[in-house]
Amino acid sequence: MLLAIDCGNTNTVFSIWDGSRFAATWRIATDHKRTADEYFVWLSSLMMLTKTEAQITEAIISSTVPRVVFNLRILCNRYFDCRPLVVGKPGCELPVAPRVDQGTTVGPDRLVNTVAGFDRHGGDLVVVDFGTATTFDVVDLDGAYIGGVIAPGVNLSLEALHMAAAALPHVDVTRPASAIGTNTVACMQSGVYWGYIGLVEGIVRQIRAERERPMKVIATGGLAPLFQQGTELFDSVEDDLTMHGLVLIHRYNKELETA
Ligand SMILES: Nc1ncnc2c1ncn2[C@@H]1O[C@H](COP(=O)(O)OP(=O)(O)O)[C@@H](O)[C@H]1O
Ligand SMILES: CC(C)(COP(=O)(O)O)[C@@H](O)C(=O)NCCC(=O)O
Ligand SMILES: [K+]
Repeated sequence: MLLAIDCGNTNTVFSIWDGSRFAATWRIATDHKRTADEYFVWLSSLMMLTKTEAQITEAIISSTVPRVVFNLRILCNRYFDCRPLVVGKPGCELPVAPRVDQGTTVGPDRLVNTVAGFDRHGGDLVVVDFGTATTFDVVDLDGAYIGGVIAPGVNLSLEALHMAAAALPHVDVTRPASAIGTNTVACMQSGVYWGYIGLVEGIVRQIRAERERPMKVIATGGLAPLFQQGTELFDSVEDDLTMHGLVLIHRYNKELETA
């Protein structure tokens, strides 16, 4: 079975792919200090507690945090006796190469989202990922990542308000009942929620205008369902998009190996 690991700046998600479906998906806070042994204790406890029978023989990693890859590689080598594919690193091929400025390193999560989005929807696509940062990945007709947008993440924006202004508390993002807030928390939530709706709609409008063609918009990431409630923009919201992309990239590399 395949262990697919999607490490973002906030959370790291582990999924077990049994060849036809995800047998389990577990999430842990990203921490570069976590050792391979710690990951294994956590993973094997969850497997036992949820009675997940899995013989992991292969692994693939996408990580937006370079430092964590070291210990994730050790986890795969030591406990699953395999060498993981690492997206963006030598030995891990993509079906279609990105077309960006020379020397640019595209976030592996964005490459993976591109592959997954293209597989499900074809080209001329925008993938919006509400992660630590909010990213927009533009996928060309042939499935190439051709660039996009990086905006500050939703929680990051709220945190920045709290950090910079003495009288602003820490608040969680939610969809406020109205745009006009009648207390501090409601005002902040409105600013971030409706501000973000405006940001996403405005950026997609601009991308479509630059491309001069219709483009589907797919949303993913922890906060995507919340923002779907405030806009008609998304053709679909898919929380398993990155995991789906990891499975596809793994399969693609296996096929190359045996070809
Ligand atoms: N269901 C949820 N409700 C509220 N916040 C969430 C939820 N899931 C994730 N988040 C928050 O959304 C942000 C992005 O999370 P995530 O998609 O896991 O980011 P990353 O992939 O960058 O690690 C984080 O700040 C996280 O705490
Ligand atoms: C933009 C990101 C920080 C988003 O990461 P995430 O929010 O998923 O943790 C990540 O994709 C990244 O580090 N990108 C490198 C620069 C680029 O993609 O152009
Ligand atoms: K992500």
